[in-house]
Amino acid sequence: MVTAQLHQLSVVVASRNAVKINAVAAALQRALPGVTQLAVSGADSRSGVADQPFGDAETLRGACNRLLSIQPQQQGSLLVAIEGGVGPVAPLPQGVAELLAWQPRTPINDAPASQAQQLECFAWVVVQAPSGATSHARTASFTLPAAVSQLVLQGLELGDADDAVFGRVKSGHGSGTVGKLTGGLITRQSYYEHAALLALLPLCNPHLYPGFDVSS
Ligand SMILES: O=P(O)(O)OP(=O)(O)OP(=O)(O)OC[C@H]1O[C@@H](n2cnc3c(O)ncnc32)[C@H](O)[C@@H]1O
Repeated sequence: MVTAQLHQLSVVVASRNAVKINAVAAALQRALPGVTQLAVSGADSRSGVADQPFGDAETLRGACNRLLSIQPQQQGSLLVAIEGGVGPVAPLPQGVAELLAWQPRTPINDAPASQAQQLECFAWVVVQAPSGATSHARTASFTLPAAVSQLVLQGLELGDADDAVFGRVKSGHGSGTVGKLTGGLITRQSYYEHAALLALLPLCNPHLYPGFDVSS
């Protein structure tokens, strides 16, 4: 990776959630170690989508809307938005599914057939350079436990479903669902950090991604 000759960088994250702000700051510190004056702050933003986005399209739109909502006040800064989402677990291809005896429609407790699906968790990260050039990347995804999926399908946000199932408070501001399930090996912050770093790749390789040179 070739890093830009950057020493000073102002970054605004479209959220007040410390998990998101810290994930972006950690990704920048690793991706651009030459930046000695790094200012990362959070800003109020509006996603313009449901509090719990469902599917890639709505989740990515939420991240883009958050970024657009802070854009007018933050000229000259690098902008980053993260939106957490859930969606149906991708079905295995025909043929393979039978070989693995996979049961895609295993009902979650007594959920109606239309809701008999397992959900996965993921997030989208969108970055915009001061020039206006944008980049986006998705986190990895993981299957939610059936008990959590069921509550989300009933209308709860993932954070609230997680709190109810695991007996926690504001888990979305702590280690998150991924932190609980991995026993702290991957926290919500480190989970977002990887995707943030991937979304920042154009900034680290501006000679390969026109429009991302923020060193001048
Ligand atoms: O302050 P903002 O930026 O809105 O932060 P948020 O955590 O509410 O942000 P999202 O809109 O990105 O997340 C949508 C919902 O999913 C929840 N969520 C997403 N990932 C989570 C995780 O790993 N653990 C717990 N809750 C999570 C989150 O708490 C929200 O209820």
